[in-house]
Amino acid sequence: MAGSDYGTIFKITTWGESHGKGLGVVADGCPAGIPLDESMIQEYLDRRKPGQSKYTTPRKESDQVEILSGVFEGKTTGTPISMMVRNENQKSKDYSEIASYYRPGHADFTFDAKYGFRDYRGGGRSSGRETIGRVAGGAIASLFLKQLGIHITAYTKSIGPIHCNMADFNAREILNNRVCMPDAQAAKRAADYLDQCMAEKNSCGGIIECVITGVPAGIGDPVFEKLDANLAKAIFSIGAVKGFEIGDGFLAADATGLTNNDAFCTDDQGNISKKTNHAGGILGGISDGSPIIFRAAIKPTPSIGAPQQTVRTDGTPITVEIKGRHDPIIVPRAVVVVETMTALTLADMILKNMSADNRKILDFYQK
Ligand SMILES: Cc1cc2nc3c(=O)[nH]c(=O)nc-3n(C[C@H](O)[C@H](O)[C@H](O)COP(=O)(O)O)c2cc1C
Ligand SMILES: C=C(O[C@@H]1CC(C(=O)O)=C[C@@H](OP(=O)(O)O)[C@H]1O)C(=O)O
Repeated sequence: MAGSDYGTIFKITTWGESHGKGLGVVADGCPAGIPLDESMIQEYLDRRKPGQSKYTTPRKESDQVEILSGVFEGKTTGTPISMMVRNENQKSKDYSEIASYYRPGHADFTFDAKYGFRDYRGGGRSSGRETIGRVAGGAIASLFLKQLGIHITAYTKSIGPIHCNMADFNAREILNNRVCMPDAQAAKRAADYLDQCMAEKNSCGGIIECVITGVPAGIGDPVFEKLDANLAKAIFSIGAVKGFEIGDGFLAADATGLTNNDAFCTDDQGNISKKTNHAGGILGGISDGSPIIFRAAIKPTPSIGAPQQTVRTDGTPITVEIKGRHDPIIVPRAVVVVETMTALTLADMILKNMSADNRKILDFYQK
C-alpha cells in the first residue's frame, strides 16, 4: 500500500493489519554498532500495548517483538532491521456487523471510497494497532538519539476538560498512573471523568505534550524540509490526531512582536541562547538549541457503544451501537507513539544534516 514508508535516511516501512497474522516494521538506515536487543524494543512496546487497564481496550495482546534481521552480537549491523509482533487475540466475528455499515469517525467509508474493498476485521490497516511498527522502529531511533544526549519525553497534558497543573509536574508520574499524566491529582480527576464517559458508553479526547532536550542548534532544512513541518507530518500521521502546535502555537496569533519574540543572550561561556522560548525551539525550520516543545490534540475514540446514526454500505439509514473491544480514550496509549515518531523524525534529520556544512566534511576527511 502506498504511504507506508516514512523517512529519508533513517526510514521505516510498517506493515500488517489489526486482525491479520501480525504486524511489524522494516527499519533501514540505522548506523551500525548501536547496542540493540529485543528487550530494548519491548520496553517501548509495553508502554503502547493494549489491555493494560480499564482505560485501554480490553483486547489482550502480549505484543512480544521478534527481531528477524539487522542485529548481530547485540549490535545493529547497518542493514535493514526487520521486526514482527504476532496477533494473538483477534475476535474477528465481533466485527462481522461493521462490514455492512460505516462507523462514524472511523476510516471505513473512506477506505471503501478509495479501494472499493476493505478489511473490516477491526480497523484493518487503519487500526491504532498499526502503531506497533512505528513504536518498534522509533525505539531504535530513540536509542540512537540517547547516545547523542537527546531525550524525548511526552505525556498527557489534558483529558477532556481536566488539565494538568504544570506547577505540580512530576516526571515519575507519567509512567506511574494509568493516564500518563505528570500531575497525580489531575490523573485522579481524569480517571473520574473517564469513568463517567464509559458509563455513558461514550469516549473522550485530550492533548499530548512533547519536550525534546539536547538538540543542538542547526538541525532541519529550510523551505520544504523544515524540522517543525516534518514533526507536524509525523504526528499528524498518527490516527486520531486532529491538531499540532509548536511553542506558543495558536496563542502566538494573539501576541504582538514584542511579547512573542524571544530575546537572544550570551551565557558565561559565550554560548548564544534565548531568554524565553515562545518559538518552541525552532526558528526558520531549524533547531535553535532551546528545548523543542509541541502539542498534539487527539480526538475521542470513534468506536463507541452509545447509539449513533449512520448508513449501511448501500446507503440505508441505520442506528448502531458499536461492538468490539475499543479504547475508551486513545491519549495515554498514543503518548509513546508520539515519542517514537518524534525520534524517527529527529534521527532522520540529524543524519541528513551530516552533509550540510563543508567544515564538518573537511574535518572528517582530514582526520
Ligand atoms: C494507539 C491508538 C489506539 C486507537 N484505538 C482505537 C480504538 O480502540 N477504537 C477506535 O475506533 N479507534 C481507535 N483509534 C483511532 C482510529 O485508529 C482512528 O480514529 C481511525 O484510523 C481514523 O483516523 P482519523 O481519526 O485520523 O481520521 C486508535 C488510534 C491510536 C493511535
Ligand atoms: C488492539 C489495539 O487497539 C485497537 C485499536 C483500534 C482502532 O480502531 O484503532 C480498535 C481496536 O481493535 P480492533 O482493530 O480489534 O477493533 C483496539 O483494540 C492495539 O492498538 O494494539
